[in-house]
Amino acid sequence: MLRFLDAGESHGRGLCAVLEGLPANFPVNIENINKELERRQKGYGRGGRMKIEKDSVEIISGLSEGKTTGAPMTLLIQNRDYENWRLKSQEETFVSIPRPGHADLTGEYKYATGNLRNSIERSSARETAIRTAVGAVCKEVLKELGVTIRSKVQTLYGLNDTFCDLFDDGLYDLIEKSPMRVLRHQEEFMALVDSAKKNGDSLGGWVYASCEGVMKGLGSFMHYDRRLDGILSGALMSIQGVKQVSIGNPFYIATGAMYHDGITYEDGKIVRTSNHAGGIEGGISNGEQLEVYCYMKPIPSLLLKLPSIDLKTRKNSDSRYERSDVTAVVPLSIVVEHVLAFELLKEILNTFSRDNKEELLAAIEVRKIRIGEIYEKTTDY
Ligand SMILES: Cc1cc2nc3c(=O)[nH]c(=O)nc-3n(C[C@H](O)[C@H](O)[C@H](O)COP(=O)(O)O)c2cc1C
Ligand SMILES: C=C(O[C@@H]1CC(C(=O)O)=C[C@@H](OP(=O)(O)O)[C@H]1O)C(=O)O
Repeated sequence: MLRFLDAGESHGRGLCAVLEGLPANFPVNIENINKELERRQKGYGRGGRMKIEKDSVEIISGLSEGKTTGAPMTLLIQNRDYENWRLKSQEETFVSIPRPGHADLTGEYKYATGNLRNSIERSSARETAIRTAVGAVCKEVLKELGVTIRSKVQTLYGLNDTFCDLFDDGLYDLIEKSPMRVLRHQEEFMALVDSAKKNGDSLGGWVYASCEGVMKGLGSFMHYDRRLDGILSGALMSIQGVKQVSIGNPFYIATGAMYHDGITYEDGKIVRTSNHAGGIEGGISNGEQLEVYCYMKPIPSLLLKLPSIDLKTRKNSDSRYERSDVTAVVPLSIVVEHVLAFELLKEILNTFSRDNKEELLAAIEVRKIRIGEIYEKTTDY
C-alpha cells in the first residue's frame, strides 16, 4: 500500500516525508519535482514569505541511479525563513489572540501548550510544500503509466456566476460568460487582489483540476471507504482552507436527462456522450477525464479587525494580524494536482498491486485487453 507521513513546522528547520510503497524501476527526475515546487510558490496574491523561500527537495533514500528501488523514499525541504526565526525570543513568537478561521483556537483547545504559536506552526499550509514534493514523485510514476494532471483557477472569491480559467502560467481564457459578472483578463484578477489587499481583506475562490488517462475500474462500491469519490474528496478537503469539493462541475444544475452521460457504441468501443459525472460512477473510475473542483475559504489572516479574545488577559480583543497571503487560489490549484497524484497512484496500486514497473504495466495491460474483449464479445449488453 502506498502511504506517507510528513513532519515539520512552518518556521522550523524544514519539512520531511517518508513515502512508502512505490514500485521499483520508475525513473524520478528531481528537477521535475523542483519545477513543481516552484509552480506552487507562484501566484498573484502571495505574501512576503514566498520572497524568502526557494523550495527545492533533497531525496535521501529510496532512489538508485535515478530510479525507485521499492525502498521507502525520504524527502527533505529546508525552510529558509528558519534563519530569521531561530533567534527569536519566546516573547517575540508568543501568541494569545486567536485568528478567526485559522487553527489557533481549536489547536489550543486540543493541545493546550499555552502558546498559540505551536498550533500555527504545524497547521500552516507550509506543509503543502512537502505534500507537493510527495505528489510530484507520484506524478513521475503516473507519467510512465500515461496519467497526466492539470489545474487552473476557476474563479476568485467564490462567486458561482463567474467562470474563468486562470492558469498558473498566466494564461487566462474565458470559458463561459455570466450576465452577472465576467472576469475577462488577468489584470482583473490582479485588480481584485490589489483591492482586497488595500482594504486589509482577503479572498477565496474555486480551483479546477483534471486527470487524463485514468484507467477504468479504480475504487470500489464494495465498501464505503473504498469509493474513489470519497477517497479523493476526503484528501482534497484535508488541504488547508478547502471547504468544498465536487467531482464534476458543481455549478451545473440540471435535470437527470440533461445531466447523465449517455453510453453508446462507436466502432465497437463504448463511448460516453458527455462527462458531467466527472469520471466516477458508483465510486469507480469510468475512464473519462477525472474532473474535480475545490473551494477555498478566504485567507483567515486579515488586517481588518474581527472580534476575538486574548487568552492571557481573558478579555475580548480585536483579532491580530500576521504576515499573510491575500489569496492562495493559484498555489492551491498546484497543491490539488499533487494531492490527486498521490491518491490516484495509491488507488492504481491498490487495484493492480505490483512491486515493479514491468509487472505493474503488464497488469494494467491485462485489464485493458480484458475490457476490450468484453466489448467485442458482449453485443447483448
Ligand atoms: C497554499 C496555501 C497558502 C496559505 N496561506 C495562508 C496565509 O498566508 N495566511 C493564512 O492565514 N492562511 C493561509 N492559508 C490558509 C490556512 O492555512 C487555512 O485557512 C487554515 O489552515 C485553516 O484551514 P481549515 O479550517 O480548512 O483547516 C493558506 C492555505 C494554502 C493552501
Ligand atoms: C509558507 C507557506 O505558506 C504560508 C501558509 C500560511 C498559513 O497560515 O497557512 C501562512 C504564511 O506563512 P508566514 O506566516 O510564514 O508568512 C504563508 O506564507 C508556503 O506555502 O510555503
